[in-house]
Amino acid sequence: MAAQIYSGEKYASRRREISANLAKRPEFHDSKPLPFMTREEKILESSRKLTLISKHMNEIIDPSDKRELYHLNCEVLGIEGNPMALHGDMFIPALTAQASDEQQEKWLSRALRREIIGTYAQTELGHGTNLRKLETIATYDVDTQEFVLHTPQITALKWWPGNLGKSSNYAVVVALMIIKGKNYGPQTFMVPLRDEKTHQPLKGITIGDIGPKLAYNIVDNGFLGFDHYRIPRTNLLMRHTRVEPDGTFVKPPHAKINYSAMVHVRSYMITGQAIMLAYALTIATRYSSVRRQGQIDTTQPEVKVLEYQTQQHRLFPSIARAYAFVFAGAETVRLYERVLQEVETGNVSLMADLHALTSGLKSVVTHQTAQGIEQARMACGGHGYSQASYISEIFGVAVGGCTYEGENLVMLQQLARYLVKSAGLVQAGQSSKLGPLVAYLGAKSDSTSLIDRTPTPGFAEYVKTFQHIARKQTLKAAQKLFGFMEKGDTREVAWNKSTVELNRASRLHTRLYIVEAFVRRVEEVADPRLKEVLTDLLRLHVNYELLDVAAYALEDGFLSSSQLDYIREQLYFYLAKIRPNAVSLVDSWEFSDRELRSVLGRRDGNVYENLFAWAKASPLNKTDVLPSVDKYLKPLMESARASKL
Ligand SMILES: CCCCCCCCCCCCCCCCC/C=C/C(=O)SCCNC(=O)CCNC(=O)[C@H](O)C(C)(C)COP(=O)(O)OP(=O)(O)OC[C@H]1O[C@@H](n2cnc3c(N)ncnc32)[C@H](O)[C@@H]1OP(=O)(O)O
Ligand SMILES: Cc1cc2nc3c(=O)[nH]c(=O)nc-3n(C[C@H](O)[C@H](O)[C@H](O)COP(=O)(O)OP(=O)(O)OC[C@H]3O[C@@H](n4cnc5c(N)ncnc54)[C@H](O)[C@@H]3O)c2cc1C
Repeated sequence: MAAQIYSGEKYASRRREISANLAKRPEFHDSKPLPFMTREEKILESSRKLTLISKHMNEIIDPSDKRELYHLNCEVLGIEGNPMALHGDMFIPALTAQASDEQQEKWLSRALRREIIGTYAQTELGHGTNLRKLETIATYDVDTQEFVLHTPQITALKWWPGNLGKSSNYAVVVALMIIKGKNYGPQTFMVPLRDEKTHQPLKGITIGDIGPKLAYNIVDNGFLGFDHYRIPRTNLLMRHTRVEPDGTFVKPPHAKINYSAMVHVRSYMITGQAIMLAYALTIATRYSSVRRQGQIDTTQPEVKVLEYQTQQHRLFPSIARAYAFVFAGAETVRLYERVLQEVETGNVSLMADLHALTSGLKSVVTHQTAQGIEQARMACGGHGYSQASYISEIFGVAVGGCTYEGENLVMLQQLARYLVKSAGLVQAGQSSKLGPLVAYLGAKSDSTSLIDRTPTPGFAEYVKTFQHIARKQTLKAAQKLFGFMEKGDTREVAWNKSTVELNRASRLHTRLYIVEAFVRRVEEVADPRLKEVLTDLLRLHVNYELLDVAAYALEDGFLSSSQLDYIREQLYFYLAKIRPNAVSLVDSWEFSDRELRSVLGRRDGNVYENLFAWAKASPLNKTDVLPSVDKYLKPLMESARASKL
């Protein structure tokens, strides 16, 4: 099963080898539980381990393999980030996609050797979403052939870039490019920030950390201001866009090619989110198979809480989602890599499809992941609330994905633009022009679903029902938009009056895609034992998801209320059928205890012994009497006693 999850036996077994290698190297392990450390201690600890990784990486992994590096980082550094997180996640991808060969020779090679540390500085105090209104300006000075970076007011300060605050000495900075008074929109520049020897900020740079956050606190998200700071013309990233010495602007082959680092993260983060969801579910499912509370048969001992249908309903649909997301994530990464290669040859035709797909997936997957993690936490009762479970940290890190790389409700609208265009083609009788991801919009719906009438409920009927729902909502939302425009609203005003419905269409389209990706993967599985278990999980998935969106199919009679009952019964059937495999389904992700960092979710299942040992190790228990008691509580009680006398 691990080979299914990790798209092949080769990587699944490499993960095992890497974990086994690390198990023998205590210097790579957390020196104490992360929840017992201050932020400063965590950053120090993470930097220590990062240095070890840099020194010994070649002995443990093939550093050119992204997946091996990712696993090494998960084991050693963990999810709370590290001082070079953005270096790998965005700085290197931005240089790879946007720097010219000559620039790559100069900077990318140094970045890969870790001679310099970089980040991606785009968001500002006043603007994150609306990139066209960023306020940092890069004005071209023809005389000196330099760009002058400037922060004209406080809202123009860069704000949020990860590892900008304290760690990075370079950044890919996004600024509005002005040449001879003309605004050429957001462009990307390679900018030195700190002296390479002293790490002191360079003259003209104001820089620092933005303070603690909900989670992800090992990362020093930062602020950055420029005071008429000069960089050479050749620091504009020039793989696709160019500015000649005389200020002539050479347009890129696609207007949004500069957004590639964001598309990179959106493509990869689907897998990252699936893994975080699987972390939380591993912890909650293992714990639920140890925790006994209450009885189902009063003549029998207390049961494991995993026997309760409510607990199964709380956890198993999310287990199915984690599988669905990791399968969809693998497809997305393949598409991204293909588009990256095609862009190299000047073919930008798939950029819009990739952008639409990743915008929708990023939004739906992060939202459902956060919901699933929070349910996993609650499924652990009181112990889920303790940091010993580590689920609160997993939630805090994962939920950040709802905001970063484009706020979810905004990114759903990007997909909606694509869907509306497609709906326009359908309306104009040009369905043959629809791309493969939206071809179903042009198909004709059956009048009712046959979900309960096919002898062995196959997935085709479910897919058809999801298609019906997504098609109906897309055409309806587009119609609403067109209707407002026909009545005289501008497109922007009409759009704003239709966005709740448009975003619903985007979610339904994306959920259909996820179901289809799950079906595609299960169809490929050759081993009959695995196929059976994955088919059960897929059946649970389609029934749970369909029930969640059934209102759309009920309102036009596509589904009847008796079909709804059928779907519910199928759901309950598969909850019970999956129960014996539940622990194996989470164990198949093969997370080591070191990677999980959860006292509650350890493989040995010795929950109570482990919790007691953890509590005793808490910093507060180092002494029996805290200074706060000596200083305040004892005098308080003493004065209360004295006043009584
Ligand atoms: C297999 C490997 C195993 C390992 C895997 C595991 C890896 C896990 C890794 C996980 C990594 C996690 C990293 C965490 C780090 C977090 C760091 C966070 C960083 C950041 O947040 S960086 C800042 C991100 N900021 C944003 O995302 C801003 C959001 N805003 C925008 O993107 C844009 O402003 C916009 C898209 C909303 C609007 O842009 P704009 O105004 O310019 O455009 P319009 O709305 O007018 O649209 C015009 C047309 O352009 C198209 N468009 C827009 N963007 C793109 C694009 N990127 N590509 C193609 N086309 C694009 C629109 O669709 C419009 O087209 P139309 O035809 O006119 O409709
Ligand atoms: C953990 C974390 C790490 C980050 N790392 C980086 C980084 O490394 N580099 C970097 O540059 N940035 C980074 N960011 C910033 C991040 O990319 C932005 O916060 C994000 O893009 C959202 O933009 P915003 O904060 O301006 O939100 P806003 O756009 O101000 O959103 C506020 C609200 O307004 C709504 N809204 C905004 N515009 C519209 C619209 N057009 N239509 C409808 N509703 C709208 C949103 O839906 C939301 O409800 C990070 C953020 C986080 C949380």
